[in-house]
Amino acid sequence: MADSKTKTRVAVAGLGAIGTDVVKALDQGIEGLTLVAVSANSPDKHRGWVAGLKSAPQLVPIEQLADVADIVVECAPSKVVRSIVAPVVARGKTAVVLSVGALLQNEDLVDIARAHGGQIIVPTGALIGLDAVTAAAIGTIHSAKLVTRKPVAGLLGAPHLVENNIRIDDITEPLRIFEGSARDAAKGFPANLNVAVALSLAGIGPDRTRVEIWADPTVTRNTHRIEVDSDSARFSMMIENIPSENPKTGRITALSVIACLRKLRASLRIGT
Ligand SMILES: NC(=O)C1=CN([C@@H]2O[C@H](COP(=O)(O)OP(=O)(O)OC[C@H]3O[C@@H](n4cnc5c(N)ncnc54)[C@H](O)[C@@H]3O)[C@@H](O)[C@H]2O)C=CC1
Ligand SMILES: O=C([O-])CC(=O)C(=O)O
Repeated sequence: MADSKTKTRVAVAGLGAIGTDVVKALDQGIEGLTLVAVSANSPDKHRGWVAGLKSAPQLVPIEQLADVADIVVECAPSKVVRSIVAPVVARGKTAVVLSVGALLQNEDLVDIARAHGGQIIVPTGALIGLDAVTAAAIGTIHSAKLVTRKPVAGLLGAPHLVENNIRIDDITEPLRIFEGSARDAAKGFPANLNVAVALSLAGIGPDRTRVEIWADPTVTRNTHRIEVDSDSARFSMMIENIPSENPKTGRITALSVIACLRKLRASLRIGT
């Protein structure tokens, strides 16, 4: 096991549904990693909880995370992604990005990472099968589609619903509320369709990846089905996520980040 001098320093930005679980896992110990800092929107609210962690991370503003960590895990709202990720990749470090939709409005972050030897990692998150999609994309993917069904509570307040005056509060049957490209899905549902953007970045891009979104009062889980047709394989997969304390976010998302962090320095690494 590496000693503290050779451990990779990790920071977590955002202490909500995902960030809190990721911090707990890092605090309990992940091979080769050490938790050095966290950021919260209301630091005073979290000071006591952070002080109780055995790794004793610093509580600092997002702009300072790149100074103290080698890897910064973004678990914050999409509007602050740029402030978190840009300083990290500009210093040749690694950013793990959860608010994947924001990458479409900030495509130059990838250029900044490339220019400085940094890296942006997008975990599979709430989705399934990105290992197969990235493998198929080495060949030719003919089509990729995502069909998302969410309970009403997981969709309320989405800009697409507000702008188009679509009411879903009292629906009694499944209602298709969006059909279009992953790019447009990310604009209309920024807190819901990170998975669409992740699928598109793994495969054939945000304009060719098709998305359907259903508000479904008959489901209790955030359900995502992907359908891919390529010159190496045809596959369809579905995941039914149990919502976390944030109804927009599946519980498995934080676990996916923890699995991703474990893989960074693990002696045995499974999957692409
Ligand atoms: N890639 C994927 O598969 C998934 C991505 N997500 C995305 O991940 C992100 C985090 O999701 P959740 O943890 O569920 O959200 P959340 O709303 O539970 O937590 C976000 C936290 O960030 C904090 N925050 C806001 N501004 C901040 C600032 N300037 N500095 C530090 N902290 C700040 C908030 O106070 C809140 O505690 C969201 O953008 C969400 O859309 C969510 C689920 C799946
Ligand atoms: O299903 C989830 O947990 C969240 C989701 O759709 C997303 O953020 O893309």
